[in-house]
Amino acid sequence: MRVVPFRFEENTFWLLDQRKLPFEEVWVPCKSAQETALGIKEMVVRGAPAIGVTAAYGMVLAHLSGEKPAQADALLRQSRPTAVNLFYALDRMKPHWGNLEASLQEAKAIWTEVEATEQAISQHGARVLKGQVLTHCNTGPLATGGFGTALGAIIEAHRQGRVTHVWVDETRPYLQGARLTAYELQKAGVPATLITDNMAAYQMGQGQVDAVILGTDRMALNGDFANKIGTYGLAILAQYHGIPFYPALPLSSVDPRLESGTQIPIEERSAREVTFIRGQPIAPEGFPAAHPGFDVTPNHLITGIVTEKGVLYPPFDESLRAALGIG
Ligand SMILES: CSC[C@H]1O[C@H](OP(=O)(O)O)[C@H](O)[C@@H]1O
Repeated sequence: MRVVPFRFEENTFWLLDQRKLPFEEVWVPCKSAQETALGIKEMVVRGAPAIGVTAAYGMVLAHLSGEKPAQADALLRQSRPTAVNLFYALDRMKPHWGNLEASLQEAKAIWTEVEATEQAISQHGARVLKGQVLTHCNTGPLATGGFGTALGAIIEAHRQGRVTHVWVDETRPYLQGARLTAYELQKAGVPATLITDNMAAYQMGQGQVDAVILGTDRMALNGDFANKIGTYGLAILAQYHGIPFYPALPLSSVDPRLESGTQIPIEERSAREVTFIRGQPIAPEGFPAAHPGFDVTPNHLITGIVTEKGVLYPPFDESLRAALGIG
């Protein structure tokens, strides 16, 4: 059964509070762009495509709540910096400022496209997966509002009998893997085992990993990409062990303004998300903690890029441009 992270009802955009999953299913109402921006910033909803859909409906709510579109747009753009889907969605909403009905139709289109592209991503991705697969963070329906990207491919590959087992990185510090990917794979009936992030190398060394597939928050035109912190290390481990390594993404997650990943903004989140787990301290009070939310993986560590137009192979600056239809 597919989990849906949000719904639009009675002029309210309801967010399934992902901070409380898998232990409680709590819905948070958003009635304005301001409330929506806060929901994104505080990761009530998270995941690159899901953030884009949510921002689009935030602009619909701006029209319903009487907020000025320009101010609503600015608030939403400031909510989180790395996932390009948020900016892609807001750019698509801009021509409809002042027109509620057109804004609603565009937001619905953005959500519908997420579902359509992810069916294709899942099919293309399933073809390159087999045996035991390792994944990082959460890239299922909770992260997208559709079928998922990397996790969509994993679930489809299991349905086809290709994937037999999944290693789920817990993904410190926010634990998207332990809390959300485990929750989604359990609902999907896919055999999986939770590991701490520092166990990935061991499992690879034991020959227990046949492929790595994970998500993308922003990709440059040469294939360098930003994803959840820990991705870069997994890419190096996969290359060392000769294991295929695949980022999965809709082409709307490619930033055509960027020639390489050096310019991708990396979100810094609060140290408290590192020094506390579910409100309990795990370090001396006030001890400093770093919390870059993402890292950038260079294109030479990628085996293939799983998109709705197929799996792209090097040279990525050519195959990505061809897939995007740009020179
Ligand atoms: C389907 S891409 C999901 C992508 O977003 C996650 O980040 P966050 O949970 O902080 O929004 C992570 O990077 C995933 O790969």
